[in-house]
Amino acid sequence: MRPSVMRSAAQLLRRRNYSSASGQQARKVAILGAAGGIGQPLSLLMKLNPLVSSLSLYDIAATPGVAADVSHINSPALVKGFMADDQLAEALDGADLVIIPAGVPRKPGMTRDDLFNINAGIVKNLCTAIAKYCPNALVNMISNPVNSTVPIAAEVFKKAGTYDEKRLFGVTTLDVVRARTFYAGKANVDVNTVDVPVVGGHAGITILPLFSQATPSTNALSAEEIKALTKRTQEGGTEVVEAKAGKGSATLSMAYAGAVFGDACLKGLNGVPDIVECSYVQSTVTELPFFASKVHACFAMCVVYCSCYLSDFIM
Ligand SMILES: NC(=O)C1=CN([C@@H]2O[C@H](COP(=O)(O)OP(=O)(O)OC[C@H]3O[C@@H](n4cnc5c(N)ncnc54)[C@H](O)[C@@H]3O)[C@@H](O)[C@H]2O)C=CC1
Ligand SMILES: O=C([O-])CC(=O)C(=O)O
Repeated sequence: MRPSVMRSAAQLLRRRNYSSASGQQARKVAILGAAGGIGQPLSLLMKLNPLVSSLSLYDIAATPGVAADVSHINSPALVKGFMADDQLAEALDGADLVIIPAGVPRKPGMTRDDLFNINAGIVKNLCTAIAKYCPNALVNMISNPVNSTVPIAAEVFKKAGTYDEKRLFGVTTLDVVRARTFYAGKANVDVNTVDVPVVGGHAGITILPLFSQATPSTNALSAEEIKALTKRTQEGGTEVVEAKAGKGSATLSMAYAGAVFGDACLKGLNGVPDIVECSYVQSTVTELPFFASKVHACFAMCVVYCSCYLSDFIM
């Protein structure tokens, strides 16, 4: 074979195998609820993530079509779709990261708590399977009400004997995404430079954007304007639910936020330093057992195996 042909084949292989090209290990990611309003664009975004080598798409409906569609994108992640209950084991087997947007969304007039009865059961069943088939995976919980689905997941994992509080995350990134966007617009600063920590929970007044800690800081905003920004961030979900007028809640911005948080988890797993995201996690920051705070992705070495996880409140 001509040397130039061999060189280009090696380059192609290196591009396909991100781990050998960059020193980063590529990972298996499973998305449960992959055919839904969030699941589909989230699957697309995770397919584009170079840290994903294998993308497992699971839903109780329509997954083959979504998987076939996403699989045609010319990025390295290998895509497989799973639908029936008996395919959940294979979907989860060996997953490093499981992202859960499975469940029903709100309609106008509902609170996130109104979703509890249906989504609690869905989350319970999916987490029971996670405990069985990929007990060491990081779990990103998107399904609402996050303030309740995360504690439910924790209880399921405790019962199964697999609970590790450093591996369970309620995804509150959309609150941060909104706070950044609204702040940048009001303060007239470049949104790419903005960060706003959002702590507390993921429902109404439990969403606490800390505009006092926003960067870049600005004196240009009045107390009244900060109050209005806070209210808009807290009611961002409802703003979308009402605008969609019965056709669901935030999907595209949530898929973006889920992809940002998923990427942070994959970077954390690969030991990338200085990765910080807000997330709803088990907490000792307040008297509440779970509380969204800044969470630091750190690399922890174990005697038996190497692992790393998001941990350490740095609020
Ligand atoms: N954490 C956050 O910031 C946000 C959370 N959400 C929540 O995300 C959830 C999903 O929202 P959408 O994607 O808009 O809903 P959707 O109804 O469009 O999609 C949900 C998907 O879950 C699937 N599903 C239902 N039961 C399942 C099971 N047992 N196993 C696997 N898949 C199952 C459905 O077939 C459907 O494809 C809702 O609970 C919503 O409230 C939505 C926006 C933001
Ligand atoms: O408001 C909802 O029901 C969906 C959600 O959590 C959000 O958009 O923040």
